[in-house]
Amino acid sequence: MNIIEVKDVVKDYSGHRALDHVSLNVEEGTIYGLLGPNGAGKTSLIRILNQITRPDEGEVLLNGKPLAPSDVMHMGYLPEERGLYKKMKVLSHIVYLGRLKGMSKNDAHRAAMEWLERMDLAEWANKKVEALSKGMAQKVQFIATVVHNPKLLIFDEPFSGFDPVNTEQLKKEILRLNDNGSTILFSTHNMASVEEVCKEFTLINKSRAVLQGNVYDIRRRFKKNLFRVHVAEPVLAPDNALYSIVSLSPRLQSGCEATVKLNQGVSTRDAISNLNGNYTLLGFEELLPSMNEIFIETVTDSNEQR
Ligand SMILES: Nc1ncnc2c1ncn2[C@@H]1O[C@H](COP(=O)(O)OP(=O)(O)OP(=O)(O)O)[C@@H](O)[C@H]1O
Repeated sequence: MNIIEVKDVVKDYSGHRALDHVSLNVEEGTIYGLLGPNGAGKTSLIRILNQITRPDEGEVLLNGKPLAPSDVMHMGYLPEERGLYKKMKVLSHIVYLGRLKGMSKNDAHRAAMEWLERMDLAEWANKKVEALSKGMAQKVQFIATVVHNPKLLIFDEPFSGFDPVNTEQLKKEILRLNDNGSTILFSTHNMASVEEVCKEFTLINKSRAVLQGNVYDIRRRFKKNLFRVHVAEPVLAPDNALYSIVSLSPRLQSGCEATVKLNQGVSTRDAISNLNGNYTLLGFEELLPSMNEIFIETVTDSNEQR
């Protein structure tokens, strides 16, 4: 069942069409990525989902029904522009925002403390927000978004401003929230995170949805027939009837490792059996394109077509 259905949505801002007949479905229980270059329209869509603005055309359904004001109580929204009250203490701030989402004081306090501990911020609970570093403040805002344990979480650029260690921590928490039953939709420029955590995605370019579907299926659809081959022998024969060598791994301790492109019509089975006949084959692995490569290829193609 779809928790969100975006149907043919159009959003205009004084002469600029930010969303041009965009449709997408987010299945309940999934992690969904919203991708696109700067200015593509991601935040415009997220703001419609959060009822900060309305579509000019089309509609958005939540659990099969048109969005209603009370729905925001069951959502958690991390906006792109972060904002906390600097003079408030960290714990009081999270409790205050949890209470606004209908939590009792005790529940909000307990959940806030659990989260602060999990995010390594417990010792900051009674410090003022203004004393936090930028990354710590971002973590606090993340906690404030999830503290009421909403069924639907919408994050706009959740990884922006985080160092690699905190990015990993955040990814882990997003996966844990999803395991515990929350559906998650987030916009990001971090393509590695899309490969690691998203099941499905929509790529928006210049206000239109230009690519959408399952991450793994789309990576397979864009595959270029590239394989990594590792043999024990010091050299691999250059281009032949089976493959052409795309690149060789430099300074390998033992053997030879190369990225090869199989020739048209050559099956994986043929390639493996031929390599096995001529070499001590240590490794043979298909290389799927990264989401980064797919993003660049799709955006470039779509810009050329318009
Ligand atoms: N309130 C507004 N008034 C006028 N134009 C707007 C408004 N909000 C967004 N836009 C315009 O709509 C377009 C889409 O903006 P949006 O913020 O949705 O993009 P985005 O995909 O989230 O970009 P980024 O990755 O840079 O955050 C941009 O050209 C932006 O300038």
